[in-house]
Amino acid sequence: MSNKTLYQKLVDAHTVAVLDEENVLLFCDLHLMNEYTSPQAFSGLDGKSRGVPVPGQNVSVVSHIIPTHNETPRRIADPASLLQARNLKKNCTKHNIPLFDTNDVLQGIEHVVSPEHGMIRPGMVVICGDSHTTTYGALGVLGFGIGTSEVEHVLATQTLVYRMAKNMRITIKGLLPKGTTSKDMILNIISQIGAKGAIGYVVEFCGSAVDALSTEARFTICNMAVEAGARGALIAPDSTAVDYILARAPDITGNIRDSALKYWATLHSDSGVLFDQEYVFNANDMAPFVTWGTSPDQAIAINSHLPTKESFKNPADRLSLEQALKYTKLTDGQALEGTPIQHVFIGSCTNGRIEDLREVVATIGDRRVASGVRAMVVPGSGAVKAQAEAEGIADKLIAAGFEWRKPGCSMCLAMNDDVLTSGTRCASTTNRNFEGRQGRGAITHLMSPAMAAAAAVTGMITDARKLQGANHA
Ligand SMILES: CC(C)[C@H](C(=O)O)[C@@H](O)C(=O)O
Ligand code: SF4
Repeated sequence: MSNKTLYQKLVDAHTVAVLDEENVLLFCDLHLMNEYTSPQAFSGLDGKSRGVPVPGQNVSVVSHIIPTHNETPRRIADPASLLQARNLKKNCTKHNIPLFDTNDVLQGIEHVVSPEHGMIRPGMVVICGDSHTTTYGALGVLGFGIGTSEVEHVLATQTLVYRMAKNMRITIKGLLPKGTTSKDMILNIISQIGAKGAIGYVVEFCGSAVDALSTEARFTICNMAVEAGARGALIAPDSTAVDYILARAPDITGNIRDSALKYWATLHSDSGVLFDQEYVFNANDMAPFVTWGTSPDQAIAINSHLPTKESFKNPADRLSLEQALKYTKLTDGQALEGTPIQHVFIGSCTNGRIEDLREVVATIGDRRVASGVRAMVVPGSGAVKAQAEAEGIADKLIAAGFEWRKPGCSMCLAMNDDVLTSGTRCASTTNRNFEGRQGRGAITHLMSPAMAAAAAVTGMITDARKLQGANHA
């Protein structure tokens, strides 16, 4: 038997038929859907009078368009968004597909809801009409986003025509220094390999710095791998991942547990296997990272300076620097630290989990949101919200002047009413900083929850480690 990467093992285990040299027909264990990318797929099915043969292997979550204000019940005011939510409900009811609906207490962002209920297990193929499906790689799962026409194909057959990707391995040696998180790690990596650096690849992350991370911190890394263009992200499941699953999947007991553990132990790249591309980083050198531009790879360590025009030899690179800085209203060569912000957004499928919120509270200590700053916390799911309330996190945030809101994608992409006005500068725990992402003309700085918390209480981009050090003193 030849040596295989984890990626090859997962593809082989799900290949129903080899179609040609590049494509296979892949069986999908779980298909997630949202209100945004599913309507045409259901219409397509209806038009062909087709059904959904295995509805139980599909799950839907209202994620993107949902309002996050604190009214109960939640009402979607925008007619187009309301129609999307209603259509999702109608289609799921018709086809017996489980749905986390608008007023379900467990509703949230699809990528936060599904793992927390034990639906995502090592060795699975999980797909969704959403690019951040790569998140599940943190549990040794091949997760990736698909287009609407593919959503229809999966609904009808539970399979997908899949073009094989290449294998990349990113090893992160050492250990993250105190006050530096997995968000900083992935921003650092993307800044080095580029926003196109992983196009065509499934990236396996490994090394001592990854081993030391919690599952939630690993989700953040795999979530953002797509911002480097990756078609998937993987971390071989270890005891951290197994403990995470077993705590959330009460059905895995007895013989099933034994055989699951045995199978999961095979889910790693074989020693000596060759990757098409390899990178090695050292976490010891990493620091909190913040984006300065309009692409996730335009990021620097908080204690360094923006690149200068002269540092780019290539005219195209120089032009993209100039264009980004024109939009973000910054100057080349300047420091980011001390830049005033008017808004803070803490949430999203990248950093809207309970550990993220704990980090926010630990960073702010007894401080209050700075005057003139609006700071919103939008938990990733109803379960995260309930837990944060039970732990007293919500009360602390509210007392400090943060808005404590209901779950959803919210200002990560501003598809609901959480939209920034032009010129507003936002410290955000999300994953994309494209022009207009959080509102036309709004400026996004991607960073970790601790860094966003530090920005909230100081009113400017601040090295969170300075605050954390003071809290511990
Ligand atoms: C709306 C959806 C298709 C989109 C995605 O695919 O990622 C969104 O979730 C995003 O983060 O931009
Ligand atoms: S939280 Fe943001 S990145 Fe995640 S699914 Fe929603 S819009 Fe996409």
